[in-house]
Amino acid sequence: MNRDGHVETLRWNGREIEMIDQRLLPARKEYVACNSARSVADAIRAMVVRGAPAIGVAAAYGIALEAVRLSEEIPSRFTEKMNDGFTVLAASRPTAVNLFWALDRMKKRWSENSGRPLADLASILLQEAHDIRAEDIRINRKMGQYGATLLKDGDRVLTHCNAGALATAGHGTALGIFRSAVESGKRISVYADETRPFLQGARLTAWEMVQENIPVTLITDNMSGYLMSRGEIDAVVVGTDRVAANGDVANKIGTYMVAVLAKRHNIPFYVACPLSTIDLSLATGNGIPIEERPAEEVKGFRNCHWAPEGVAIRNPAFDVTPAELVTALITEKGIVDNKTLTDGDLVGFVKKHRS
Ligand SMILES: CSC[C@H]1O[C@H](OP(=O)(O)O)[C@H](O)[C@@H]1O
Repeated sequence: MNRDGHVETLRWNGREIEMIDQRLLPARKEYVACNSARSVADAIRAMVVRGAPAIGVAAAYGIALEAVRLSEEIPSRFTEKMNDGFTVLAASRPTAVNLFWALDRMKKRWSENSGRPLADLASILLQEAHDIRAEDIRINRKMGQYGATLLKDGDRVLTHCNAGALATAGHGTALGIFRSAVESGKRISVYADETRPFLQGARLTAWEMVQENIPVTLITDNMSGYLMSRGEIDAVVVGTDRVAANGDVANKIGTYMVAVLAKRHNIPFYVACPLSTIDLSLATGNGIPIEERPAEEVKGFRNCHWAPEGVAIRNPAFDVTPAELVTALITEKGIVDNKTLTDGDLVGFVKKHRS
Protein backbone atom coordinates (compact mmCIF):
# COMPACT_ATOMS: atom_id res chain seq x y z
CA MET A 1 0.00 0.00 0.00
CA ASN A 2 1.22 3.54 -0.64
CA ARG A 3 1.00 6.55 1.71
CA ASP A 4 -2.68 7.02 0.77
CA GLY A 5 -3.42 3.49 1.92
CA HIS A 6 -4.22 2.49 -1.66
CA VAL A 7 -2.66 -0.34 -3.60
CA GLU A 8 0.65 0.61 -5.27
CA THR A 9 0.20 -0.62 -8.84
CA LEU A 10 3.73 0.36 -9.88
CA ARG A 11 6.66 1.05 -7.57
CA TRP A 12 10.26 2.15 -8.16
CA ASN A 13 12.78 0.05 -6.22
CA GLY A 14 15.78 2.24 -6.99
CA ARG A 15 16.85 0.42 -10.13
CA GLU A 16 13.77 -1.23 -11.70
CA ILE A 17 10.05 -0.60 -11.99
CA GLU A 18 8.02 -3.21 -10.17
CA MET A 19 4.39 -3.79 -11.08
CA ILE A 20 1.68 -5.93 -9.57
CA ASP A 21 1.04 -8.99 -11.76
CA GLN A 22 -2.69 -8.35 -12.21
CA ARG A 23 -3.18 -11.75 -13.86
CA LEU A 24 -2.75 -13.33 -10.40
CA LEU A 25 -5.16 -11.12 -8.41
CA PRO A 26 -7.07 -11.58 -6.23
CA ALA A 27 -5.57 -14.93 -5.27
CA ARG A 28 -2.00 -13.64 -5.12
CA LYS A 29 -0.49 -10.17 -4.97
CA GLU A 30 2.98 -10.44 -6.48
CA TYR A 31 5.23 -7.84 -8.10
CA VAL A 32 7.12 -8.33 -11.37
CA ALA A 33 10.31 -6.29 -11.88
CA CYS A 34 11.08 -4.81 -15.31
CA ASN A 35 14.36 -3.18 -16.34
CA SER A 36 14.05 -2.56 -20.10
CA ALA A 37 11.70 -1.44 -22.84
CA ARG A 38 11.17 -5.00 -23.98
CA SER A 39 10.38 -6.39 -20.52
CA VAL A 40 7.84 -3.60 -19.98
CA ALA A 41 6.34 -4.18 -23.44
CA ASP A 42 5.99 -7.88 -22.64
CA ALA A 43 4.27 -7.02 -19.34
CA ILE A 44 1.83 -4.69 -21.11
CA ARG A 45 1.01 -7.22 -23.85
CA ALA A 46 0.50 -10.03 -21.32
CA MET A 47 -1.66 -7.71 -19.15
CA VAL A 48 0.59 -8.01 -16.15
CA VAL A 49 -0.05 -4.29 -16.05
CA ARG A 50 -3.22 -3.01 -17.73
CA GLY A 51 -5.47 0.03 -17.73
CA ALA A 52 -4.79 3.05 -19.93
CA PRO A 53 -3.01 5.35 -17.44
CA ALA A 54 -1.05 2.48 -15.86
CA ILE A 55 0.09 1.38 -19.33
CA GLY A 56 1.30 4.93 -20.02
CA VAL A 57 3.24 5.11 -16.75
CA ALA A 58 4.78 1.68 -17.37
CA ALA A 59 5.84 2.66 -20.89
CA ALA A 60 7.49 5.83 -19.59
CA TYR A 61 9.58 3.74 -17.19
CA GLY A 62 10.33 1.29 -20.01
CA ILE A 63 11.91 4.11 -22.02
CA ALA A 64 13.76 5.53 -19.03
CA LEU A 65 15.15 2.12 -18.06
CA GLU A 66 16.18 1.48 -21.65
CA ALA A 67 18.13 4.74 -21.61
CA VAL A 68 19.86 3.80 -18.35
CA ARG A 69 20.75 0.33 -19.67
CA LEU A 70 22.02 1.55 -23.05
CA SER A 71 24.02 4.44 -21.61
CA GLU A 72 25.89 1.94 -19.43
CA GLU A 73 26.18 -1.03 -21.79
CA ILE A 74 26.28 0.10 -25.44
CA PRO A 75 26.51 3.90 -25.60
CA SER A 76 27.71 3.69 -29.20
CA ARG A 77 24.32 2.31 -30.30
CA PHE A 78 22.21 4.43 -27.96
CA THR A 79 20.04 6.17 -30.56
CA GLU A 80 19.45 3.04 -32.65
CA LYS A 81 18.51 0.91 -29.67
CA MET A 82 16.40 3.62 -28.03
CA ASN A 83 14.34 3.87 -31.21
CA ASP A 84 13.92 0.09 -31.08
CA GLY A 85 12.63 0.51 -27.53
CA PHE A 86 10.02 3.03 -28.63
CA THR A 87 8.96 0.68 -31.44
CA VAL A 88 8.53 -2.39 -29.22
CA LEU A 89 6.53 -0.45 -26.63
CA ALA A 90 4.30 1.19 -29.27
CA ALA A 91 3.47 -2.26 -30.63
CA SER A 92 2.47 -3.71 -27.23
CA ARG A 93 -1.26 -2.78 -27.29
CA PRO A 94 -3.11 -0.53 -29.78
CA THR A 95 -6.16 0.97 -28.10
CA ALA A 96 -5.16 2.91 -24.97
CA VAL A 97 -3.92 6.28 -26.26
CA ASN A 98 -2.11 6.91 -22.94
CA LEU A 99 0.60 4.54 -24.15
CA PHE A 100 1.34 6.77 -27.14
CA TRP A 101 0.86 9.94 -25.13
CA ALA A 102 3.54 8.76 -22.68
CA LEU A 103 5.91 7.67 -25.46
CA ASP A 104 5.52 11.02 -27.21
CA ARG A 105 6.25 12.84 -23.96
CA MET A 106 9.40 10.76 -23.36
CA LYS A 107 10.54 11.29 -26.95
CA LYS A 108 10.08 15.04 -26.54
CA ARG A 109 12.14 14.96 -23.34
CA TRP A 110 14.85 13.02 -25.16
CA SER A 111 15.03 15.47 -28.06
CA GLU A 112 15.15 18.43 -25.67
CA ASN A 113 18.24 16.93 -24.01
CA SER A 114 19.86 15.01 -26.86
CA GLY A 115 23.12 16.94 -26.56
CA ARG A 116 23.75 15.95 -22.96
CA PRO A 117 26.05 13.15 -21.77
CA LEU A 118 24.09 9.87 -21.94
CA ALA A 119 24.18 9.30 -18.19
CA ASP A 120 22.63 12.74 -17.62
CA LEU A 121 20.05 12.13 -20.34
CA ALA A 122 19.10 8.81 -18.74
CA SER A 123 18.63 10.54 -15.38
CA ILE A 124 16.41 13.19 -16.97
CA LEU A 125 14.25 10.52 -18.64
CA LEU A 126 13.97 8.61 -15.38
CA GLN A 127 12.83 11.77 -13.61
CA GLU A 128 10.25 12.32 -16.37
CA ALA A 129 8.86 8.84 -15.73
CA HIS A 130 8.69 9.57 -12.00
CA ASP A 131 6.88 12.85 -12.79
CA ILE A 132 4.36 11.12 -15.08
CA ARG A 133 3.60 8.63 -12.32
CA ALA A 134 3.17 11.31 -9.63
CA GLU A 135 1.06 13.50 -11.95
CA ASP A 136 -1.26 10.61 -12.71
CA ILE A 137 -2.18 10.24 -9.04
CA ARG A 138 -2.76 14.00 -8.69
CA ILE A 139 -4.91 14.01 -11.85
CA ASN A 140 -7.00 11.11 -10.58
CA ARG A 141 -7.62 12.88 -7.28
CA LYS A 142 -8.76 16.05 -9.08
CA MET A 143 -11.03 13.98 -11.33
CA GLY A 144 -12.34 12.22 -8.25
CA GLN A 145 -13.34 15.52 -6.65
CA TYR A 146 -15.24 16.65 -9.74
CA GLY A 147 -16.89 13.28 -10.22
CA ALA A 148 -17.93 12.97 -6.58
CA THR A 149 -20.15 16.06 -7.02
CA LEU A 150 -22.27 14.06 -9.47
CA LEU A 151 -23.05 11.26 -7.01
CA LYS A 152 -25.63 11.50 -4.23
CA ASP A 153 -25.50 9.98 -0.78
CA GLY A 154 -26.90 6.47 -1.09
CA ASP A 155 -26.32 6.14 -4.85
CA ARG A 156 -25.91 2.63 -6.27
CA VAL A 157 -23.30 3.00 -9.00
CA LEU A 158 -22.52 0.45 -11.69
CA THR A 159 -19.06 0.21 -13.18
CA HIS A 160 -17.62 -2.00 -15.93
CA CYS A 161 -14.13 -3.51 -16.02
CA ASN A 162 -11.53 -1.98 -13.69
CA ALA A 163 -10.79 1.72 -13.81
CA GLY A 164 -9.30 1.68 -10.35
CA ALA A 165 -5.96 2.20 -8.68
CA LEU A 166 -4.85 -0.94 -10.53
CA ALA A 167 -5.55 0.75 -13.89
CA THR A 168 -3.54 3.81 -12.93
CA ALA A 169 -0.60 4.91 -10.79
CA GLY A 170 -3.04 5.23 -7.90
CA HIS A 171 -6.52 6.30 -6.71
CA GLY A 172 -8.10 5.28 -10.04
CA THR A 173 -10.33 7.09 -12.50
CA ALA A 174 -13.87 5.69 -12.18
CA LEU A 175 -13.03 4.04 -8.86
CA GLY A 176 -11.19 7.22 -7.89
CA ILE A 177 -14.56 8.99 -8.14
CA PHE A 178 -16.04 6.37 -5.82
CA ARG A 179 -13.15 6.80 -3.36
CA SER A 180 -13.53 10.59 -3.45
CA ALA A 181 -17.29 10.35 -2.96
CA VAL A 182 -16.77 8.12 0.10
CA GLU A 183 -14.05 10.47 1.40
CA SER A 184 -16.59 13.32 1.11
CA GLY A 185 -19.01 11.35 3.32
CA LYS A 186 -21.34 9.94 0.67
CA ARG A 187 -22.49 6.38 1.34
CA ILE A 188 -22.37 4.97 -2.17
CA SER A 189 -22.44 1.30 -3.09
CA VAL A 190 -20.74 -0.15 -6.15
CA TYR A 191 -22.07 -2.75 -8.56
CA ALA A 192 -19.18 -4.36 -10.45
CA ASP A 193 -19.71 -6.11 -13.77
CA GLU A 194 -17.51 -9.19 -13.78
CA THR A 195 -16.32 -8.15 -17.28
CA ARG A 196 -15.67 -11.24 -19.29
CA PRO A 197 -13.35 -12.55 -20.59
CA PHE A 198 -10.42 -11.16 -18.52
CA LEU A 199 -12.65 -10.61 -15.45
CA GLN A 200 -11.22 -7.25 -14.48
CA GLY A 201 -14.43 -6.50 -12.58
CA ALA A 202 -14.72 -9.76 -10.66
CA ARG A 203 -10.99 -10.00 -9.91
CA LEU A 204 -9.77 -6.41 -9.70
CA THR A 205 -12.62 -3.96 -9.02
CA ALA A 206 -14.24 -6.24 -6.46
CA TRP A 207 -10.83 -6.72 -4.80
CA GLU A 208 -10.06 -3.00 -4.63
CA MET A 209 -13.47 -2.17 -3.13
CA VAL A 210 -13.40 -5.04 -0.63
CA GLN A 211 -9.88 -4.02 0.45
CA GLU A 212 -11.20 -0.55 1.34
CA ASN A 213 -14.58 -1.59 2.74
CA ILE A 214 -16.49 0.23 0.02
CA PRO A 215 -19.74 -1.74 -0.41
CA VAL A 216 -19.49 -3.72 -3.65
CA THR A 217 -21.81 -6.23 -5.31
CA LEU A 218 -20.45 -8.45 -8.05
CA ILE A 219 -22.76 -9.19 -10.98
CA THR A 220 -22.32 -11.04 -14.23
CA ASP A 221 -22.26 -8.96 -17.40
CA ASN A 222 -25.78 -10.05 -18.39
CA MET A 223 -27.40 -8.78 -15.16
CA SER A 224 -26.98 -5.02 -15.52
CA GLY A 225 -30.11 -4.56 -17.68
CA TYR A 226 -32.25 -6.44 -15.19
CA LEU A 227 -31.03 -4.34 -12.24
CA MET A 228 -31.56 -1.12 -14.21
CA SER A 229 -35.10 -2.18 -15.15
CA ARG A 230 -35.85 -2.68 -11.47
CA GLY A 231 -34.57 0.77 -10.52
CA GLU A 232 -31.62 -0.64 -8.61
CA ILE A 233 -28.91 1.40 -10.37
CA ASP A 234 -28.70 5.19 -9.95
CA ALA A 235 -25.66 5.95 -12.09
CA VAL A 236 -22.97 4.36 -14.23
CA VAL A 237 -19.32 5.43 -14.08
CA VAL A 238 -16.70 3.81 -16.31
CA GLY A 239 -13.13 4.52 -17.40
CA THR A 240 -11.88 4.90 -20.96
CA ASP A 241 -8.93 4.02 -23.11
CA ARG A 242 -9.37 6.61 -25.82
CA VAL A 243 -11.88 9.40 -26.53
CA ALA A 244 -12.14 10.85 -30.05
CA ALA A 245 -12.51 14.57 -30.77
CA ASN A 246 -16.30 14.23 -31.07
CA GLY A 247 -16.61 12.53 -27.66
CA ASP A 248 -16.96 8.93 -28.84
CA VAL A 249 -15.55 6.70 -26.08
CA ALA A 250 -13.53 3.51 -26.43
CA ASN A 251 -13.61 1.32 -23.37
CA LYS A 252 -13.69 -2.32 -22.35
CA ILE A 253 -15.90 -4.58 -24.45
CA GLY A 254 -19.42 -4.49 -23.06
CA THR A 255 -19.36 -0.79 -22.19
CA TYR A 256 -21.47 0.08 -25.24
CA MET A 257 -24.18 -2.35 -24.13
CA VAL A 258 -24.21 -0.77 -20.65
CA ALA A 259 -24.50 2.70 -22.21
CA VAL A 260 -27.47 1.67 -24.37
CA LEU A 261 -29.22 0.16 -21.35
CA ALA A 262 -28.50 3.26 -19.25
CA LYS A 263 -30.03 5.46 -21.95
CA ARG A 264 -33.08 3.20 -22.12
CA HIS A 265 -33.58 3.58 -18.37
CA ASN A 266 -32.64 7.28 -18.10
CA ILE A 267 -29.64 6.49 -15.90
CA PRO A 268 -26.69 8.92 -16.15
CA PHE A 269 -23.67 7.36 -17.90
CA TYR A 270 -20.43 9.08 -16.85
CA VAL A 271 -16.94 8.50 -18.21
CA ALA A 272 -13.90 9.27 -16.09
CA CYS A 273 -11.43 10.62 -18.61
CA PRO A 274 -7.99 12.20 -17.98
CA LEU A 275 -7.11 14.76 -20.68
CA SER A 276 -4.26 12.44 -21.72
CA THR A 277 -6.89 9.94 -22.87
CA ILE A 278 -8.48 12.33 -25.37
CA ASP A 279 -7.14 11.86 -28.90
CA LEU A 280 -7.88 14.99 -30.93
CA SER A 281 -6.19 13.44 -33.96
CA LEU A 282 -9.27 11.23 -34.44
CA ALA A 283 -12.45 12.98 -35.56
CA THR A 284 -14.72 10.14 -34.42
CA GLY A 285 -14.58 6.79 -32.65
CA ASN A 286 -14.48 5.03 -36.02
CA GLY A 287 -10.76 5.71 -36.10
CA ILE A 288 -9.98 4.09 -32.73
CA PRO A 289 -8.01 0.83 -33.21
CA ILE A 290 -9.76 -2.03 -31.41
CA GLU A 291 -7.44 -4.69 -30.03
CA GLU A 292 -8.37 -8.28 -30.89
CA ARG A 293 -6.96 -10.45 -28.14
CA PRO A 294 -6.13 -14.21 -28.17
CA ALA A 295 -9.05 -16.63 -28.56
CA GLU A 296 -7.69 -18.50 -25.52
CA GLU A 297 -9.17 -15.79 -23.29
CA VAL A 298 -12.70 -16.62 -24.48
CA LYS A 299 -12.40 -20.42 -24.47
CA GLY A 300 -12.43 -20.48 -20.68
CA PHE A 301 -10.34 -19.01 -17.90
CA ARG A 302 -6.79 -20.02 -17.02
CA ASN A 303 -6.69 -23.82 -17.13
CA CYS A 304 -10.44 -24.34 -17.23
CA HIS A 305 -11.71 -24.45 -20.85
CA TRP A 306 -15.39 -24.96 -21.58
CA ALA A 307 -15.67 -24.13 -25.27
CA PRO A 308 -15.26 -27.07 -27.68
CA GLU A 309 -12.09 -27.34 -29.75
CA GLY A 310 -12.60 -26.02 -33.27
CA VAL A 311 -15.21 -23.40 -32.41
CA ALA A 312 -14.64 -20.03 -34.06
CA ILE A 313 -13.97 -17.24 -31.54
CA ARG A 314 -13.98 -13.44 -31.62
CA ASN A 315 -12.28 -11.45 -28.85
CA PRO A 316 -12.41 -7.68 -29.44
CA ALA A 317 -11.12 -6.22 -26.16
CA PHE A 318 -12.87 -2.84 -26.55
CA ASP A 319 -15.93 -1.22 -28.06
CA VAL A 320 -16.93 2.35 -28.85
CA THR A 321 -19.78 4.21 -27.17
CA PRO A 322 -21.07 7.13 -29.28
CA ALA A 323 -20.97 10.55 -27.62
CA GLU A 324 -24.78 10.82 -27.73
CA LEU A 325 -24.96 8.12 -25.03
CA VAL A 326 -22.42 9.85 -22.75
CA THR A 327 -24.02 12.04 -20.06
CA ALA A 328 -20.68 13.68 -19.24
CA LEU A 329 -16.94 13.21 -19.37
CA ILE A 330 -15.32 13.79 -15.99
CA THR A 331 -11.80 15.19 -16.38
CA GLU A 332 -9.22 16.64 -14.02
CA LYS A 333 -10.10 20.09 -15.40
CA GLY A 334 -13.83 19.79 -14.93
CA ILE A 335 -16.96 18.13 -16.26
CA VAL A 336 -17.76 18.14 -19.98
CA ASP A 337 -21.52 17.72 -20.39
CA ASN A 338 -23.29 15.98 -23.23
CA LYS A 339 -24.24 19.24 -24.99
CA THR A 340 -20.58 20.29 -25.13
CA LEU A 341 -19.73 16.90 -26.58
CA THR A 342 -22.50 16.81 -29.18
CA ASP A 343 -21.90 20.48 -30.10
CA GLY A 344 -18.33 19.50 -30.97
CA ASP A 345 -16.83 21.69 -28.27
CA LEU A 346 -14.63 19.02 -26.65
CA VAL A 347 -11.75 20.22 -28.83
CA GLY A 348 -12.04 23.74 -27.41
CA PHE A 349 -12.20 22.41 -23.86
CA VAL A 350 -9.06 20.30 -24.32
CA LYS A 351 -7.08 23.05 -26.04
CA LYS A 352 -8.04 25.45 -23.27
CA HIS A 353 -6.88 23.11 -20.50
CA ARG A 354 -4.12 20.94 -21.94
CA SER A 355 -0.78 22.32 -20.84
C1 LIG B 1 -8.65 3.84 -16.35
S1 LIG B 1 -8.44 3.08 -17.87
C2 LIG B 1 -9.04 1.48 -17.51
C3 LIG B 1 -9.57 0.85 -18.75
O1 LIG B 1 -8.61 -0.10 -19.26
C4 LIG B 1 -9.24 -1.35 -19.29
O2 LIG B 1 -8.81 -2.15 -20.34
P1 LIG B 1 -7.67 -3.27 -20.06
O3 LIG B 1 -7.99 -3.89 -18.74
O4 LIG B 1 -7.83 -4.22 -21.24
O5 LIG B 1 -6.36 -2.53 -20.09
C5 LIG B 1 -10.69 -1.01 -19.43
O6 LIG B 1 -11.01 -0.59 -20.72
C6 LIG B 1 -10.80 0.09 -18.43
O7 LIG B 1 -11.93 0.87 -18.50
